[in-house]
Amino acid sequence: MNQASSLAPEEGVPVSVKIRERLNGAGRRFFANDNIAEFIEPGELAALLDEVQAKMQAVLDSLVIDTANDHNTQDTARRMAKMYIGEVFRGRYGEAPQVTEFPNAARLNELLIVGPITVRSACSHHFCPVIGKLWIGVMPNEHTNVIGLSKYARLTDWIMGRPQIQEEAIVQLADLIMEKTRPDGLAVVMEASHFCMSWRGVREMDSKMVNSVMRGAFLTDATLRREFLSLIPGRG
Ligand SMILES: Nc1nc2c(ncn2[C@@H]2O[C@H](COP(=O)(O)OP(=O)(O)OP(=O)(O)O)[C@@H](O)[C@H]2O)c(=O)[nH]1
Repeated sequence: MNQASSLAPEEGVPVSVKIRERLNGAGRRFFANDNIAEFIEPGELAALLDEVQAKMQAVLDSLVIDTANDHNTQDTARRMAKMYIGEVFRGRYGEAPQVTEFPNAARLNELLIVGPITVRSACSHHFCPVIGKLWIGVMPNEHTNVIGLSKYARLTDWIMGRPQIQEEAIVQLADLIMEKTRPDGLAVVMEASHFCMSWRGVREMDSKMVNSVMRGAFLTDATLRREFLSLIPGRG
């Protein structure tokens, strides 16, 4: 029996194809800013890393870079694969952070603000860095789950660790915090520099994008909204 005929049918199929088949089978979206962790089986991330490395090497070859002899770029394909899968786009491939929720025993119903939380992301269009900060305001009610302060930063990191556009990133984050804590109101303000606008393209160095999402009480109560915005220290 030759080697090819001894392989199981799925062997030799790129792992990205297997993962995509599962996603399609489940009717799940897999846009750049979607998390796909639940469709990746144990051990497959290592295979995905090898697959991406090979494709990155092909890109470097097409860029006519002599990676065989250039000591600086010899391992660049591997580094890029590790950076995308294990670091900067970890929010696509990794599980959501564990968030311990506590009952609101003291029936807290006062405004809480956390920030600035560092934003590290990349734009979906050019994969250029998006670096900034954000502030989160929560108006709890007696049924709101209390979560540890650090969890706001962990949830932010998970959402931002994907190719994003700022408008969608902030909505994804707001949806996630609403789902975890069920507050009366939620406000998120984000301010970020987009390197696709400074390093390349229009090469505008100082402009930033600021956007906000207001939910519940922050939408209906102008006084609360003003209080939140006035309490964000040193924005800009
Ligand atoms: N709305 C929005 N636009 C973004 C964001 N990040 C980057 N962009 C912009 O998205 C656009 C990218 O699409 P194109 O216009 O097709 O790209 P391009 O031809 O390389 O454009 P230039 O950047 O103008 O050279 C650029 O204008 C970026 O500045 C974001 O978070 N939100």
